[in-house]
Amino acid sequence: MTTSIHLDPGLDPRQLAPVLAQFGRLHLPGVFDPGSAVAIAQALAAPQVPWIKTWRTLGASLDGSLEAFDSLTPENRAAFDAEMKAAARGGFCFLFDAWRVSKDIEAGQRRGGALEPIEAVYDFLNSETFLTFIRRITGETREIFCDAMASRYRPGDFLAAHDDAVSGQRRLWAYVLNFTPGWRADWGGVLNFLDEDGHVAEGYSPVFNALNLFSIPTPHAVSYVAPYAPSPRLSITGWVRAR
Ligand SMILES: O=C(O)CCC(=O)C(=O)O
Ligand SMILES: [Fe+2]
Repeated sequence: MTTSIHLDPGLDPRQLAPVLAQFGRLHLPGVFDPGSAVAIAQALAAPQVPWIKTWRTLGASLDGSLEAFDSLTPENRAAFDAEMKAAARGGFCFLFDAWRVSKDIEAGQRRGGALEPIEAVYDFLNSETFLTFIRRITGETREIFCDAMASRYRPGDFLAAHDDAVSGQRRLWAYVLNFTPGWRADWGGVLNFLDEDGHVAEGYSPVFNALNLFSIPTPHAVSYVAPYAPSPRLSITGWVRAR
């Protein structure tokens, strides 16, 4: 079965474009039809998702086996946590689970089955329907495409302040699609936008079936997920890029 994804037909690019132009960001709840959103959420929660752990402490960004990370000895985990604690006080650090969907698909690997709805999101994000929607709300005229990564933030996961600009990547806009039912902002995992004075200018809670879109560069961070968050924060995220 293939998942057919549709944007909410009530979304009007003519209303959204001026908001995006004014603020450089947009939060759109109810972006997909409810049936697709539920199918995507179920896929993200499925045990088949090939999550890896991705992190950055003092040095380069690193990927590793999730099983290995989750079964570190208490001594090795304590050493990792101590390194993160020292690094995250001032540096750009992060810790979360990832599946680099577009990397796999572009390399010819489609997994299908329980994961098909997630791969269908990648296809939808690169369909004329979605790219035209993006062009209409952003005014972008260049040829664009979207990459995609599934992300999962569990208690203790976070993404420190950064602005998404990476030379050579031609990232124009960042997008985040959230698929955790019933998330509460006080569990953490909030996408915070930071102003020049270091304040949180605005925070987007990962509302189920919402699209967050913002221009690059924009300083932002995902707040630390609290130990008492009862479920993981599940998203599909990436960048609208110029070819
Ligand atoms: O998950 C989010 O809300 C934002 C993720 C993000 O900023 C990133 O992956 O660069
Ligand atoms: Fe980011």
